[in-house]
Amino acid sequence: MNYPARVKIIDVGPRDGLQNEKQPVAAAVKVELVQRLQDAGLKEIEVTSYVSPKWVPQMADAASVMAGIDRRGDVRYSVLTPNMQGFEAALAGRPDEIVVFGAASEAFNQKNINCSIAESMERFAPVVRAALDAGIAVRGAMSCTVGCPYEGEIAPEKVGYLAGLMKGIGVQRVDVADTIGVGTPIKVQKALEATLAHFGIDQVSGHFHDTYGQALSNTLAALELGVWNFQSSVAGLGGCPYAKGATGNVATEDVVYLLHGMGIETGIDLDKLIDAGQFISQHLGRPTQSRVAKALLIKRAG
Ligand SMILES: CC(C)(COP(=O)([O-])OP(=O)([O-])OC[C@H]1O[C@@H](n2cnc3c(N)ncnc32)[C@H](O)[C@@H]1OP(=O)([O-])[O-])[C@@H](O)C(=O)NCCC(=O)NCCSC(=O)C[C@@](C)(O)CC(=O)[O-]
Repeated sequence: MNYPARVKIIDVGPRDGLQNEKQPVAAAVKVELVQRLQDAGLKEIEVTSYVSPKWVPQMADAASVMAGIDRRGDVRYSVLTPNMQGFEAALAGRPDEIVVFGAASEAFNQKNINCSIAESMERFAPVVRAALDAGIAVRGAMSCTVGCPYEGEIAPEKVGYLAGLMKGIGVQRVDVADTIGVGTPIKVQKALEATLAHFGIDQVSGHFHDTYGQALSNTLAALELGVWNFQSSVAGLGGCPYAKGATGNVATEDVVYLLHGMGIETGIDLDKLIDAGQFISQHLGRPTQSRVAKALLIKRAG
């Protein structure tokens, strides 16, 4: 099997990981988390989202977080913008990339962003145009590409349909998300293949939640197809506010351990990443969800 020699990881912990926290996390803590992630070698970080504070109160400090980070030229900072209102608010923070986000499931799309898939494309299209005109890159996140909390199993055709719509409005690359972590390798490969009918291999990333403990297997399945971009959350933070019971993203530490063990380069320092995970886990007052971090912390303690 020929696996990619190098993988790029987008850590989505500051956004996807923290958005569901009930207690407010101070902007300064989020800023320090971003700092620690870039110190660990992450070159792409999903920082925050410009969404309604009534829907996702934890992201209400998006502007302060973006203003507070110590930016590096070699790091790409992305933010979620579901509509023109979010995009216009995001501009002051100078994101390198904006993310529009839809779902392969009609019901989830409605719950998450309060409109149908077709309506979401009408909202996204001007956002995508404005971003590209401003020299900002555009990613499309596709939720529920394997299963949906409301509709159950999702057919790959629905994923292909959404990917085609994203491509049609000018989105440059897309995330294939298993939002509720129900996917298994063959199903995930089918969702990825349906997406690859519209986007090149360099433009497709895997975004796997670990609710059923399948995320690393699904990562391997994606690597087998040649996918080399992945999203994960430091310390396995997260859960989606509109997917009850869904746990966090696969932990970045676990993905890095898998990749390094396979001889795949990431540019990430696992020890520093574990420290970043400890920083945020201690702040949240609960242990890391990363199995690798737990094991290596015990080893460190001697
Ligand atoms: C999309 C909307 C805004 C539509 O919400 P809406 O109610 O349909 O919007 P609206 O245009 O009718 O406006 C209603 C109110 O929202 C305000 N509003 C409108 N837009 C914005 C904005 N951008 N920023 C701030 N405020 C906004 C607007 O100003 C107004 O305020 P009011 O007059 O009532 O005070 C809403 O449904 C929303 O914010 N949803 C939250 C979606 C979200 O953040 N979900 C979690 C992220 S997606 C995810 O986690 C999945 C992913 C990406 O990780 C991949 C995976 O694993 O699946």
